Amino acid sequence: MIYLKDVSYVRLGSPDLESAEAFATACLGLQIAERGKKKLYFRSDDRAHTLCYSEGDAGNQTVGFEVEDDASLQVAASTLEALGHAVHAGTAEEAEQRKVKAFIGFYDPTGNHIELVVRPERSGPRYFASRDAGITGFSHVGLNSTNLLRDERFWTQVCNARVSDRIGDISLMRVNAIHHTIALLPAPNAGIQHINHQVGSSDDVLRSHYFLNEKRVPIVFGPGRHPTSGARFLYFKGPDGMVFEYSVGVGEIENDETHRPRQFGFEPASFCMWGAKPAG
Ligand SMILES: O=C/C=C/C(C(=O)O)=C(/O)C(=O)O
Ligand SMILES: [Fe+2]
Repeated sequence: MIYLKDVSYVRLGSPDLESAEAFATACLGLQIAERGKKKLYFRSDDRAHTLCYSEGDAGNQTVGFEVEDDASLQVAASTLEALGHAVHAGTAEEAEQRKVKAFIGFYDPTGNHIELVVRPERSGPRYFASRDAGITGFSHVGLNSTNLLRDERFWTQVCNARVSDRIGDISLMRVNAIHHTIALLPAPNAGIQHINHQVGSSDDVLRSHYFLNEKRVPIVFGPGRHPTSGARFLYFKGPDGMVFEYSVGVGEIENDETHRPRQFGFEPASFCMWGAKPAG
């Protein structure tokens, strides 16, 4: 079993780092942590970085998850290899680029590039962004899935994810007390479907709605409220078509042992209880 503790970071390729930096700082509200060689590191909480843009193809997308220690990483590597996944053992230089002690990389059954990391760095000074979006931290990712049932099995049976809720066969899965850290959404190919940052209050969600509209950032869904986690949300489009979400109030699962996934119908009201509809 692979024991995921939390999501750690997202790495995105972008052919235009200048636009990516402008969006991440002036629109999304992240703090630039470091400018590397053709790399930009951003903070959203007390971690040294939670998002890294590198110059390159926008199809290069990676999600990093934290595991407990080196022993857990070894178990993860052998578990994946036994199942036929090619596993890349990160070099010291690659680990340094990710600000982690060690990591491995592999592809999930859909083909999403995943990294498992040990000891991601924290940062002493607190996160302080130039735009006050009210971000309290990087919280979850939506992952494309070409086969929801197969991929739910991978994340819950090979890894320790537990299903909190389902909308049709879409699954919202937790790896700790937070309602979900991974959402699996149907898509024809691999990719990150959205990147979530939590904000402090509903005011922050609504304030950003006006702010982003003014900046001509395409709003793709919301403001609204998910009946699943209870979160108030806003989804909008960033560079290279990547969708970002702000949300507040994602609930926690009180009793991990006794919680049974709730089944919601695959219908608009299951995505937003206020009646918001996705754009387009
Ligand atoms: O697809 C439904 C989305 C649900 C939630 C939620 O319950 O908070 C998300 O954040 C999400 O997966 O985007
Ligand atoms: Fe989300």
